[in-house]
Amino acid sequence: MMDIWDRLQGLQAQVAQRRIRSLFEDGARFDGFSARFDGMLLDYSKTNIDAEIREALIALTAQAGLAEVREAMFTGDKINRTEGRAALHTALRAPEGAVIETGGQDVMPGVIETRARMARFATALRGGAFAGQGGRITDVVNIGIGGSDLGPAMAVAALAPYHDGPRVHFVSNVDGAHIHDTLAGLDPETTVIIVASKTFTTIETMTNAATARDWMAETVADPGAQFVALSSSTERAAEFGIAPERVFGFEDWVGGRYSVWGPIGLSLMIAIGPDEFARFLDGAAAMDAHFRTAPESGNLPVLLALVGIWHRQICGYPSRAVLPYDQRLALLPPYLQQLEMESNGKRVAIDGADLGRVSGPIVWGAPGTNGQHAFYQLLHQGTDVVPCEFMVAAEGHEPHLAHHHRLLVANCLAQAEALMKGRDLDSARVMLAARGWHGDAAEVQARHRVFPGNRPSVMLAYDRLTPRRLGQIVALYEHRVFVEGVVLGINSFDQWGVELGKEMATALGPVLSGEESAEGKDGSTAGLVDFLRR
Ligand SMILES: O=P(O)(O)OC[C@H]1O[C@](O)(CO)[C@@H](O)[C@@H]1O
Repeated sequence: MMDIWDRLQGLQAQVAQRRIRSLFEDGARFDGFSARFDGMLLDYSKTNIDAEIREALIALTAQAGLAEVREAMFTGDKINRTEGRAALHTALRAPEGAVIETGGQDVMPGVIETRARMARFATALRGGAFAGQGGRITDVVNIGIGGSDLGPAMAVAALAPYHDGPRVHFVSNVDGAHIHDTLAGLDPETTVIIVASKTFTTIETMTNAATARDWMAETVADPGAQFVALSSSTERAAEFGIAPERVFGFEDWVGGRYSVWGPIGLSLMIAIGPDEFARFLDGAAAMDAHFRTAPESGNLPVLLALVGIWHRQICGYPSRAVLPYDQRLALLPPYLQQLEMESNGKRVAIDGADLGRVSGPIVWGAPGTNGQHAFYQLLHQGTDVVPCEFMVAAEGHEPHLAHHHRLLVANCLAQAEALMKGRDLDSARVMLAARGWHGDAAEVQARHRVFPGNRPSVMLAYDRLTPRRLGQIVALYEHRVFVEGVVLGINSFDQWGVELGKEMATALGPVLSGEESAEGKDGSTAGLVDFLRR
């Protein structure tokens, strides 16, 4: 029997010249190639995937044993084999009463207890019962990086209409400019610093945390009393001087980029309150249940993953653009960059063998309509095809600005339509002739106005960006990455590729300070050290 990958490659060759637009001659195309869940709709009809291709893609998931690996993940098997850990972020949003075991132990009592402690602390801080040495807390600064920053920062920005707590700020970069500029406007006596680090060893976070402590110590008698730690290493948090009642721990089965649902989400909980945070978790839990039980053909994470596999591994498109027409999702593209590229940017399969095909795509993007006035030129007329993932809400949170929202939605739909339909040379000629252009000059001008079209996109539409919907969207993407990883045979839960640069940075510190010579460094690095030191 023919290998499914080969079959898909053959199908791709057959349809390579087909216009996506022609698929709509079938009036049922939209209904047949879109799927709904709760208040969400995933439309993938503007891709070149047809029923035969979809069936072959679904066969890939069966071949990879998706159903079994999915159950293994949800039930606490140590599927992160290179680190010997489970991947149980789904437990962090599981409802009370659930029983989820790993290593023979039910993790849920601990999860529920920590959730309740977080809620008590957030309520006290928001209500003033927990105060700073200068009174009620006005500002909270989350110091973390990667998964200890991107998730909460993205969610806090996304849910701005639900904020009714103190102002929340995020510091991630070791560049002193970041902490300097953030602390500049704050009052140490009414500020809480959250040190968010799974390992509590990350050099950027530890450096920023020490700087924040020094800043606070200049005016506050007991700076430690206004520090909170979120970490898997409660011992290291204690060594830093943070009292146990303000340390919120989590287990090593929560990967950094999957951690917003637990203690790492404390800044979000402080911003929107425990009730709305619970809705955020409920949304994700609903997506978990959908992912676990819905048949492949209507399963949003599976479908989104299969579209991704089709475009990256079969069609060979190197990147994927995430284009939320939702300003409050401005931080979703960087969040997804970590989620997808740290998870599936790998060259070996789970057993250490060469992957044998290309790894996950480069993920990038920015909100529309801004991107339209910047990089969409390349999306429409560049020589690379970039599959686009649009997102848009039916309504915003500003009913008095409904005309803005209509324009936003119109632009989103129009871009997807334009990418698919394009404009041929004849249409460009006719358009120019109507504007009075004729002859050779018109011909040259016409060529510049041709849009090849046939550029695929998917659209994720939803009713409104509520905490519940955001939870669903983020969980949808988490599971999409998981499915892509399973189909590719990748361990999506480790990140060894971040190690080498960290080691070299540590070794370069003393070279830059002059304590050690640059001997042994390559000529370029040595030359740069010399230039930067002068
Ligand atoms: O939460 P920590 O342990 O400070 O790690 C921060 C980030 O650093 C990484 O380990 C990559 O360097 C990420 O996976 C992680 O989210």
